[in-house]
Amino acid sequence: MSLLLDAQEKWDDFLENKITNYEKLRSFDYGPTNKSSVSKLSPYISHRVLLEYELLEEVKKKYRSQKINKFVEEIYWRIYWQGWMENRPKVWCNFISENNYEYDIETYEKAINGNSELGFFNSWVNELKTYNYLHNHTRMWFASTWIFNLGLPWQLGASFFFKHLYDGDAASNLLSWRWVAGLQTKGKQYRFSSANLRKFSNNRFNVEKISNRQIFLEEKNQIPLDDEIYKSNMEQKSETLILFENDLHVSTLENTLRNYKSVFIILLSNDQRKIKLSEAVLSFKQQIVLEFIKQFDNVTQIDPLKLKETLVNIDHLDMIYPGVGENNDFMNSFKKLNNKVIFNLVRDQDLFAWKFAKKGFFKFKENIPKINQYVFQNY
Ligand SMILES: Cc1cc2nc3c(=O)[nH]c(=O)nc-3n(C[C@H](O)[C@H](O)[C@H](O)COP(=O)(O)OP(=O)(O)OC[C@H]3O[C@@H](n4cnc5c(N)ncnc54)[C@H](O)[C@@H]3O)c2cc1C
Repeated sequence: MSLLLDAQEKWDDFLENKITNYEKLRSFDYGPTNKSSVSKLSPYISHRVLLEYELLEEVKKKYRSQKINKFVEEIYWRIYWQGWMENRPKVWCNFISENNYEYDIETYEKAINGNSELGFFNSWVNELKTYNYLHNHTRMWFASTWIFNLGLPWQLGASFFFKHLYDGDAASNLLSWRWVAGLQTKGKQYRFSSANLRKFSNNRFNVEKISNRQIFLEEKNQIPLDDEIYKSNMEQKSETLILFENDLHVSTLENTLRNYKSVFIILLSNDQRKIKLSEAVLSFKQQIVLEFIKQFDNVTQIDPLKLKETLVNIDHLDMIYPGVGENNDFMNSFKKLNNKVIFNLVRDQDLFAWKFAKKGFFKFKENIPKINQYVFQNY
């Protein structure tokens, strides 16, 4: 099955048949084989096979009812997290460079192998490894159990998610873990009750009590605001373009890509990653990359190890900006080591929306009408 086709079919079906029940059902996780309460589009949205702004535009065209507002808001959560991370990239730098956590190794090993003393938690571990996906509510329960019951560092939990999720994404993953831990909204931790677990798992997990430890995490240092990204735009400055697997939206990149003499797409292997991904996640990424390449005649995949050799005579490059994360880190060190000038190409809609994501989501939400207006004008 083609993944690009699957993405489109899943979206069409969701838009036609499921979106109006989303608000009512979205908090329920009916189990790994029944995810009818949510869209399951995240593997595609996180690789921008489906583009947030296009989804919003299609929803707006089709529905006037208030019933779709919750879905629209969830798409905006993703945009908000991306923007928040772009405004404070130091959060990622700290995460990727820290490694001296104190924790009980046996508890950790048991947790990641699905052998902890908590049956419900073990079943989520197995579900994550088998399906490379978890429902949002289950991710919240998972992270809360990891931090407050098992007493493990949130950073290791986020890395475990990266390894196994098809939709693993620097901003949404890291910032959601921080949100559960009480770091994102200062002092506000996410803890859940057995009644909440019972109800929203549709009675699949019936435990008497959820025990938690008294754990209070604090930011070690102030996280500074950064506005470097706002110097970017989408203007072509070179004849060579680099892109990565996490921004593959064919129809909005089509015109841009055709103007370049050569376009290279890079998929990092585990050798170039600080956080190693599972085979399943790497194969998923490889498949969408191959399908994307087939749509163009000037795009080739390039082995990251051969980048230096391929670009030996090229000093100035454009890059579809892959966002804060491993891909960007890889290019930053390549650029420094090889003395290249790289121009980030960032979509106007992203730049417009991200600047409202400097504080909490509710401040951001007040600006959604403004962002909508901007996005829809430019479509
Ligand atoms: C601890 C934790 C880790 C997470 N890690 C990731 C991650 O690595 N990548 C990722 O894409 N999402 C992550 N999320 C957010 C959310 O859980 C997933 O986006 C969602 O479960 C994907 O399933 P879906 O497509 O069926 O979602 P739906 O409920 O159908 O939502 C539609 C789309 O809206 C966006 N969305 C929905 N909820 C959120 C949210 N809370 N935050 C950001 N975007 C949202 C996603 O793009 C999603 O595909 C995480 C949440 C938690 C609590």
